Formats: sequence, structure tokens, C-alpha cells
Amino acid sequence: MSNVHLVDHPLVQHKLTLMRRKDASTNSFRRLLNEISMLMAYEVTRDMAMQDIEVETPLETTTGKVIDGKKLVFVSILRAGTGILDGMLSVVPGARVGHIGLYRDPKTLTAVEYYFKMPSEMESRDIVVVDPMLATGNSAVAAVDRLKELNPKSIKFVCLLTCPEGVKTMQDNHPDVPIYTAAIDRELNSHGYILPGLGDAGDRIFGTK
Ligand SMILES: O=P(O)(O)OC[C@H]1O[C@H](OP(=O)(O)OP(=O)(O)O)[C@H](O)[C@@H]1O
Ligand SMILES: O=c1cc[nH]c(=O)[nH]1
Ligand SMILES: [Mg+2]
Repeated sequence: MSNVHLVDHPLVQHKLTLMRRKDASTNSFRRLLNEISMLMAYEVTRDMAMQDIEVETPLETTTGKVIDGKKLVFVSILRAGTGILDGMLSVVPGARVGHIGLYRDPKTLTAVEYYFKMPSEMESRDIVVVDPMLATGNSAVAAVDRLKELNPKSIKFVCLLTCPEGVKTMQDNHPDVPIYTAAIDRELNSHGYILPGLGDAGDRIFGTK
């Protein structure tokens, strides 16, 4: 699968397995997602642009490299994206944040938008869209469709879990958007849930249902 980055680091895989357990508490599910997100941030920012700046050490002046976090925008797909956003921001605190509110219509599984708020000057920014689940792919495609209207410099998509159907839908619609995921599960069930999966990410993060 081209343009899919499977983050198979043992720390990520270990935490994901703990999150899948049906008896994981809301507290531990949220904490594990936060920890995995920091590790995913490490992967997705690997090729970030850097610039040289002069820095004075206690001994002499040298040149060091810094990233311009303000050029980066994390776009969280509400509501479950919040679970990834928090971990990403703890690693890149200077990043800007956009929100797009989408829910899946339970019958048609199409994405319904209810909120959209982005920072200014999106045409000069690199976007990382975050949502734990890429299932049918309808939500991710709808989010990227909207973001492309703003002509950003680049778009990447980070999720925790996906499946062949979700990857295909994204790649058919947005082949230029790389997908970073911790796992590609077996399949979708007839209700659009990922199998074996981890259930409803939003409900597990927020303790709803
Ligand atoms: O790939 P898809 O089939 O579109 O499914 C994935 C979407 O489903 C979940 O959100 P949900 O609609 O449950 O909303 P929530 O985050 O408010 O719970 C998840 O967080 C994704 O946004
Ligand atoms: O398995 C799934 C599919 C969509 N959304 C979820 O939260 N979980
Ligand atoms: Mg949900």
C-alpha cells in the first residue's frame, strides 16, 4: 500500500494492544491514546522543514536547527480527534490547531459536517489531520476535501487504526495524502466498525454510551 506509513514501533504496538481490551477503563484508554499520539507525532514530523539559527552555548557561538512549529496545523476531527490532538500538542506545543466537526450518519455512514474553524493563512501551512479511526474513510475524505479548498502547503493524515476499505477510499480520493497508522485491521463490519478494532473511539475516550 503506497503512501501508508505503518508505525510498528514496539511501544506503539504494546499500547495499542492495551487499548483494544474491552475492559480498559476510560482513564487508561485516554492515557494510552495520549502516549501513542506523542510517538506518532515523532513519526509524522520526521521530515519537517528546519531552519538554522545562531545559538550561544556557555562556551561559544554555534549554529543549531529549529523547527517552526507555528507553520504546522493539527486539524482534529471532532470529537475523537481530540484524543490524539492532546498528545501531539505536548510534543509540538507551538502548533496551531483547527477543528472540523463531523459525525457519521448511522444509516448511510456518510460524514455530516457541523463545525469548521481553522487558523488564518492556511495556504502557508502544513496540515496534519488527526482522528483515531479511518473506517469507511468517509470522514477523512470529507475533512481533506474541505481543507484542500484552503490550498495548504501539504496535508498528512494520522490515525490509530484503519482497515483495507478505509485506506482504499482515502487513496482513491486523495492519493497525495500520506496516511500514518499504528495498524491496518482485517475488515469493516456491516455497521462500519473496524474488526477486530477497539470499538467506538469517541465513546471510549469520553466515557459516553
Ligand atoms: O471512516 P469513517 O467511516 O467515516 O469513520 C470514522 C469516524 O467515525 C468516528 O467518529 P464518529 O462519527 O463516531 O463521531 P465522534 O468522534 O463524535 O464519536 C471516528 O472518530 C471517525 O471520525
Ligand atoms: O470501528 C470504528 C469505526 C468508526 N468509528 C469508531 O469509533 N470505531
Ligand atoms: Mg464515535
